[in-house]
Amino acid sequence: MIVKVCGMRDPDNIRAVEQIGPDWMGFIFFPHSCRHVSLRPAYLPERCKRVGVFVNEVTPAILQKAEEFDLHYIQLHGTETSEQCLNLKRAGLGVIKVFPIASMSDLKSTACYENVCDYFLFDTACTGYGGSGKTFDWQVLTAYHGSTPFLLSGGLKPDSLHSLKEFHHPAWAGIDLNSGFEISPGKKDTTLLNTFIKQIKSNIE
Ligand SMILES: O=C(O)c1ccccc1NCC(=O)[C@H](O)[C@H](O)COP(=O)(O)O
Repeated sequence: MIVKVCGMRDPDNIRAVEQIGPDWMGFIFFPHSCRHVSLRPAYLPERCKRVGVFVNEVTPAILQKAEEFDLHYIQLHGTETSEQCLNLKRAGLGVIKVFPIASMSDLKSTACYENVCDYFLFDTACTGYGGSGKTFDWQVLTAYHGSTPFLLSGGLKPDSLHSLKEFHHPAWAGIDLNSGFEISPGKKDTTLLNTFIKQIKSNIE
């Protein structure tokens, strides 16, 4: 089970969260997010894969951030095309395409991104682009029959453990944690994360 902690920017908090052992850490490069990171923090995680989160950004700007932050994966939250995903893959980056989900019909658009993305991320449909703190009906994902593995996202919080243990899908690869574990935007509660990640790692493969 891949555990991603998203929306990090404070160097001490990055270091403390890294010690807990998430697999991936996300940095948000969308200027309108309250978790936006503009400058490279004084410390970047070495033991987690570094994920850059973008919304409708042009490829050269993404590649520049990828170099500056030494990113492993690019997570795309906007209306990015499959061609852009392919270009990023050809540049040697892993690609995660995000799909906002409200109903089964929202899964139809995944088809043209098969084979050009390493992962999909299914997030709650909201008026913004992410970090809504709201969950969606995971039952909708029974209609996903693609072969690209996905991360489950949107409104996960400490008491989501029970629901996650009940959730099953052959392509389910991980979870994405964000506002449900925050002290303030961009800063995570390490006590809550520590307990939750330990429980997840010992209960779900
Ligand atoms: O978190 C943001 O502010 C954000 C803004 C714009 C695009 C993406 C954003 N977050 C990226 C994520 O992957 C979040 O973890 C995901 O949307 C779930 O967030 P939450 O509902 O707070 O758990």
